[in-house]
Amino acid sequence: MAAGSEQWYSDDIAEVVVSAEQIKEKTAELAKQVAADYADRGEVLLVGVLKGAVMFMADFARALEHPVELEFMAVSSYGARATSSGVVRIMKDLDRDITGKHVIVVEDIVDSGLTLSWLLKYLTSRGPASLEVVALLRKPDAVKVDVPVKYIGFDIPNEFVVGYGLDYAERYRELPYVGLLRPEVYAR
Ligand SMILES: O=P(O)(O)OC[C@H]1O[C@H](OP(=O)(O)OP(=O)(O)O)[C@H](O)[C@@H]1O
Ligand code: HPA
Ligand SMILES: [Mg+2]
Repeated sequence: MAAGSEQWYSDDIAEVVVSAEQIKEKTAELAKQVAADYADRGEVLLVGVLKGAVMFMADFARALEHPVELEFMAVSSYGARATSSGVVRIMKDLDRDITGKHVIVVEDIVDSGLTLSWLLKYLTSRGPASLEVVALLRKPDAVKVDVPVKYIGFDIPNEFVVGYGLDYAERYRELPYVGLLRPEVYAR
């Protein structure tokens, strides 16, 4: 029987796109790759993009066998809608200077790429020593702006997904997997 959030939401999810087990395995794999690449670079500053990246940030930081500092930014381009408005608003800025730091942006998903494209320009202007991105999910067929993402977990179909940090109107973030939302749910 389904437990916890899965029980609440089971009628709203059409199918599981990436399972909790797959997320765990991939997170360990990405962490290993990043730790190897940054082995000679000292401390890394992870910048998590709230709110969507919160689950991935927590799991990725713990899987990474390398010292990190954690920072968060909150930007919003989706609001309560299922498509990007294209307008990125800063809801919460960095708390401190990132000049000379090795920065890795942690994102849950690259969809149109608009959020990340804007964010990378913004962070570059702050003078980090290096800047890369790790994203758990990417929708290759939805990309409107090409953004250089060095570390990618899964390429997924161009459909609206929820879970593991991803929401629809602030719901479903706590699901342990990434699932396809039934289109009827948008109509409610
Ligand atoms: O590539 P894009 O089309 O720009 O979409 C990706 C962004 O959209 C979502 O954030 P959202 O604006 O929904 O805020 P949230 O993380 O608080 O849900 C997601 O978490 C990414 O940050
Ligand atoms: O497919 C998605 N689901 C939830 N939030 C999102 N933000 C961009 N794409 C998505
Ligand atoms: Mg959202």
